[in-house]
Amino acid sequence: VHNSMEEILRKTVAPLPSYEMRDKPPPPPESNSLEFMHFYKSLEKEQKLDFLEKLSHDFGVDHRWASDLAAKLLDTQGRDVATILQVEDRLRYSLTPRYRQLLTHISKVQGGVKFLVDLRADLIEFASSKISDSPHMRDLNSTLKSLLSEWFSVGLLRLERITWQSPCEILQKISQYEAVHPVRNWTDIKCRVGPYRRCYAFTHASMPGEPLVVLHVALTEDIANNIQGIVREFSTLDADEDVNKINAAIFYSISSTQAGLQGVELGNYLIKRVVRELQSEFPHMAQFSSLSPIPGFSLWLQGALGQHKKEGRTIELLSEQEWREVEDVTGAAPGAPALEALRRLISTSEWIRSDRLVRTLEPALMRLCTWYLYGEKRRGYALNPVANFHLQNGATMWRLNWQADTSPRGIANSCGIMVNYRYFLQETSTNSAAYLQNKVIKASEQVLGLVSQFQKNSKL
Ligand SMILES: CC(C)(COP(=O)(O)OP(=O)(O)O)[C@@H](O)C(=O)NCCC(N)=O
Repeated sequence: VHNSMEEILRKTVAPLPSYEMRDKPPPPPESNSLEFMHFYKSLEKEQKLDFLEKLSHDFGVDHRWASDLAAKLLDTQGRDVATILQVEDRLRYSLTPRYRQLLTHISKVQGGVKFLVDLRADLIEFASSKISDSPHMRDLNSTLKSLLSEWFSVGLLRLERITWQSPCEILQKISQYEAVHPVRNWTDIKCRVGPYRRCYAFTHASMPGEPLVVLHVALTEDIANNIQGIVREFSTLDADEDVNKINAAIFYSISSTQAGLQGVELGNYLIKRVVRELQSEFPHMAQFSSLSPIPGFSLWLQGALGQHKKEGRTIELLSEQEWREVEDVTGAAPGAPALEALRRLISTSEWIRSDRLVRTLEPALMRLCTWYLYGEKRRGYALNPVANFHLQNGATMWRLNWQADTSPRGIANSCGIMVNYRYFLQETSTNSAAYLQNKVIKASEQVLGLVSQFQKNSKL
């Protein structure tokens, strides 16, 4: 296979035309692209890795050529600006990886864009599983990502509303792709596209019938604080919508379907596009918010409890009073490890069945969950991926909701707590810039209050 890999690459990855010929390259036979695609699809996963490493390493930038031109550019400093621009343009051209043309040619053949989206999904998989982190592969990934970002820019995407009248194959795909609140049966999906609901997707002409990212919206009187009322409510199945009952749009699920389009920010664009769509349908609508899960909170809490036990700093997580109440309710003998009792309760979700425990734990868990969302960071950004996504979009961390998701999954993942990331339309661009550049999280009074309560506790 190896020599045929070399053969295929030499044959299908045409050399970069000379600078003079750069705008008039003879188009290679379409068969080159088709042969490349066919060959790649025929490879096993590990052969694909090998093939892409060869492609990225041997058919990338001609480093020698680029460095010669960089030296030449240094020599022209002080010359007239026209000469400098000329040499800069030559240098810019010399930094074009040889394989870039192949990618643009492939995008022009039938199914070529989808092929490249899936190829990037392979690159992302290889990079994330640390199988290969060669700089050449990173270069190939970023070249491909920048091409995909151009081809999938908002202006070229089509907004589709999915309704009960949409083709079965689309409804079936929407059901399959739903990653946040799984669709169990036809009644479920009928509810999600029925009255007081909207379901939108972006599609692209190069991938017909394929929803690229899907957003589910609930139309409510005010900002929802509970998910069961949205995904388990069937009373509205055949009702007509009463506009007077619609003041808010709740984004309760969003999923991108193409791994290869990661980083192209389709979800952010879809939310903003849907807001505009809803404003034109409901001109009086002024409240736009997510109702988001908090995946990872329970795990983080277990870790924090374990950590504090080791360092004997349990007081920071619960106040004296709260620990005493936990001891009372769990029957843990005074001084005995109430912390162990609490850890077991959290990991088995048993506490949810005892009203007394629910009441006892509410202030502590709400405070800890707020700190997990607002205070826990990764490289300065919110540790929780859903928080990071909405904060990048410029949303405000607006309200935590107790007992918002009482499903077993909701209790196990985040002790039943959910959060509203609110989109104040005039503020999103400012908030987004502040977050991305200075890692500042825009939060409401409720959130900041809970954060300062947590911080007071940990200063004890
Ligand atoms: C949340 C999503 C839709 C964001 O996608 P997108 O806007 O394209 O961001 P990115 O992948 O371009 O960084 C995506 O990360 C996703 O599908 N996540 C899994 C489901 C979820 N909602 O957490």
